[in-house]
Amino acid sequence: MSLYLLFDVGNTRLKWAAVESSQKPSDQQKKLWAYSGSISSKSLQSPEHKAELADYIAKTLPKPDAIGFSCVAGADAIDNLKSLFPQWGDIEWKQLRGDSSYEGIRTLYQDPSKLGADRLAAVIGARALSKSNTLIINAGTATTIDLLGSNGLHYGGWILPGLGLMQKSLEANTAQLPLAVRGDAPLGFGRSTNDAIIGGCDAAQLGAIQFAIDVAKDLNHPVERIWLDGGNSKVIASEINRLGKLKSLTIEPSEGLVLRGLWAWLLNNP
Ligand SMILES: Nc1ncnc2c1ncn2[C@@H]1O[C@H](COP(=O)(O)OP(=O)(O)O)[C@@H](O)[C@H]1O
Ligand SMILES: CC(C)(COP(=O)(O)O)[C@@H](O)C(=O)NCCC(=O)O
Repeated sequence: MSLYLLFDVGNTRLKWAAVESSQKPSDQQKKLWAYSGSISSKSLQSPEHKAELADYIAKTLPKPDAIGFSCVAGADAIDNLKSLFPQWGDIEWKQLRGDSSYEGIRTLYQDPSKLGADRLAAVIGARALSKSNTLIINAGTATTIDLLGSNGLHYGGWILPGLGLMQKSLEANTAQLPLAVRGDAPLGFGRSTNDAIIGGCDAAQLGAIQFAIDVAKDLNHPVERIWLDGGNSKVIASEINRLGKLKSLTIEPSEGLVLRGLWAWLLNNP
């Protein structure tokens, strides 16, 4: 049995998972990963955190047979990550980039090398799970919304500030707005500053999803499935449910869609 180790280096968090060759990226069961974890991406910059993490990984993870990763957090983050594993110098680190190829998927991005590697990985992960017209939402530092057609074409997508960034930018760039705190605000227009900010940012995220569904329909690729991943996915899923909109579509939370895509890509590029 082989072991594959996967890293998704995001702007806020570094996520990893190890998976055994007895499993397939198309498997949907919950217990997919043999090992998984996440830490703040910033901790890769601190020598103490790095030493701690290296020690933890060395004690818990057996040596993998292959390593795949994507990184949207800059070249230093890659160097810092690799430096955690001096003992695995003989393993090739395979980096998925925006212009990496994957059989059955083609992007319409004008310059695919500029496409976020995590977005391509999530698209590949979604393709492994279903061959229908799919919206892929990664609600992390930024929220990305991508359309993948049943024909395997990535029609492009949108990048908007993630929920946290939206809220923080209001606090940072105004005199009167606080950093809002999510509570149990009633639905509808906010009747306090806090509720107006939380509700407004939620509306921007949900509105973008609704608009993406409309645009996909206009492109004759009506959305059949929606995969939702990222640190803000639970909040967004719960707001969608609370609002009772988008009822005709199942929004499926899919933790680790980027990791799943990396895994599928690694298997395709042994
Ligand atoms: N425990 C947490 N740690 C960090 N961010 C969190 C946490 N819970 C929710 N978040 C939200 O999730 C975002 C990070 O999500 P994630 O999918 O890991 O992003 P990225 O891939 O950009 O690193 C943060 O910007 C924050 O808004
Ligand atoms: C849009 C992103 C910042 C999202 O990063 P994340 O929120 O996952 O950390 C990242 O995918 C990226 O840097 N993309 C490059 C530009 C593009 O995709 O067009």
